[in-house]
Amino acid sequence: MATDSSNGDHQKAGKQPPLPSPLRFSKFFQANMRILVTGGAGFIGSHLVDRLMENEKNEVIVADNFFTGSKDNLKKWIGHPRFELIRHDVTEQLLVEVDQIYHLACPASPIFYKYNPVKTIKTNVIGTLNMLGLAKRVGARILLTSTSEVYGDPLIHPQPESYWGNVNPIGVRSCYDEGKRVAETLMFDYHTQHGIEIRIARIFNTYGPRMNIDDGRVVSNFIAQAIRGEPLTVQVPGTRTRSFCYVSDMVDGLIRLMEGENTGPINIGNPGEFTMIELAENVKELINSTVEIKMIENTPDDPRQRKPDIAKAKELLGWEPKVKLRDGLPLMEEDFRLRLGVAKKN
Ligand SMILES: NC(=O)c1ccc[n+]([C@@H]2O[C@H](COP(=O)([O-])OP(=O)(O)OC[C@H]3O[C@@H](n4cnc5c(N)ncnc54)[C@H](O)[C@@H]3O)[C@@H](O)[C@H]2O)c1
Ligand SMILES: O=c1ccn([C@@H]2O[C@H](COP(=O)(O)OP(=O)(O)O[C@H]3OC[C@@H](O)[C@H](O)[C@H]3O)[C@@H](O)[C@H]2O)c(=O)[nH]1
Repeated sequence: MATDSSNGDHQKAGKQPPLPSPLRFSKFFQANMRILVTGGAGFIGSHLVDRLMENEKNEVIVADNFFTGSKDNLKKWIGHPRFELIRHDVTEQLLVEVDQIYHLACPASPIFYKYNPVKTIKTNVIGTLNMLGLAKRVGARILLTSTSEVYGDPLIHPQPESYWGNVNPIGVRSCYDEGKRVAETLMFDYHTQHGIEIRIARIFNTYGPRMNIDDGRVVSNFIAQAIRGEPLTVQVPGTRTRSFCYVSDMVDGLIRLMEGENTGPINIGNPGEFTMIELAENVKELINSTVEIKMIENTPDDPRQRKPDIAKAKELLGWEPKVKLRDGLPLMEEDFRLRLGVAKKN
C-alpha cells in the first residue's frame, strides 16, 4: 500500500487564489452566494440542488446536457427567481459568474459511461479543465465528485484515501475511472499552480429516490425488478461487495466538504458492506418476497470488493452516514412505485 501522507490533505498551494467577485466584499449590499452545479439534473445533483435552494442566500445555476439527467428532477425549481437551468455540455466553455462550483457532470452508471467511452473521458478531462478554468477566472471554490472507482479493483480493504488503487488503464471502465483520476490530478495541479480552492469527494455507491428506473445500477435494478415481480438479476459470482450510501447522507457530506477547510480527497460513503446476494435478499425481504434471484453473466473488470474507510470524513468533516440500507431501501421503493405506477399490496 502506498501511504504517502501528503496525499492531498491540507496541501498548501504555491500561489494565492484569485480574488472572488468584488460583490463578495461590498459594504452595503449582502450578495447572495451564487452556486453552479454541473450535472444538477441528475440523481445526486438534483438532491444537492434541493438542499442548496433551502438556503435563501443561495442562487443556484444548473448546467446539464441531459444525457442521463432530466428536467423532471428539477421541476419544482424551474421558474424560481433564485434558480436557473442551462442546457450545456461541460466539454464546452461556460461563462457564468459564480462563487462556488459543484462539478458533478458525468454519467455515473456503468452502462451509460461505457455507452460512449470517448465522450465519457472527454467529459471527465475537458469538462473538468473547463470548470477549473471558470473557477480560476472568477475566483470560485470548486468541488469535484470523484469516485471510489479510482481505487479500481482494490487490493487494500477497506479503502483509505492514501491507497493509490489498482486500475486497468485500458479496460472497459477506464474511460470513467482513469477519467476521474485525471480529473483529480487536474484539480491538484490548478490548486498548486494557480491557487484555486479545491475540494475532492471520493463518492462510494449512492442510492435513493430519483435514480433512473433504467439506470442499470444494482440498487435501482433490484428495486424496479422487485416491484415489477421480475427476478432479481445478480451478476456472477454474487459475492462481489459494495457499500451503499443513502443520497441525503451523501448531500450532507458534499456540502460539509465544500464549506470546510480541507481539500480532500475525502471518502464519502457508508461503510456498511454487502455482497450482491445479500443485497438481493434484503430487497426480496423488504419489497417482494415472491421474486426469485437469478444469476446472470458479469461484465469485465467488475471490482471484487469495496468499502470506504471514513476516518477522515469523521475527523475532518464531522460527518458520518445516518441512514442504514434497510431504512433507505423502503424510501426508494416509495418513489419507484409512484413512477412505475405500481401500488404496494397489503
Ligand atoms: N451515484 C453514485 O453512486 C456515484 C458514485 C461515485 C461517484 N459519483 C459521481 O457523482 C456524480 C453524479 O452521479 P449521479 O449518480 O448523480 O449520476 P447521474 O448520471 O444521475 O447524473 C450525472 C448528470 O451529469 C449530466 N452530464 C453527463 N455528461 C455531461 C456533460 N458532458 N455535460 C453536462 N452534463 C453532463 C447528466 O445529464 C446527469 O444529469 C458523477 O460525477 C459521478 O461520477 C456517483
Ligand atoms: O443488475 C445488476 C447490476 C449490477 N450488479 C452488480 O452490482 C455491483 C454494483 O454494480 P453497479 O453497476 O451498481 O455499480 P458499480 O459499483 O460497478 O459502479 C459504480 O461505482 C461507483 C460510481 O462511480 C458509479 O456509480 C458506478 O461506476 C457489481 O458487482 C455488479 O456486478 C448485479 O449483480 N446486478
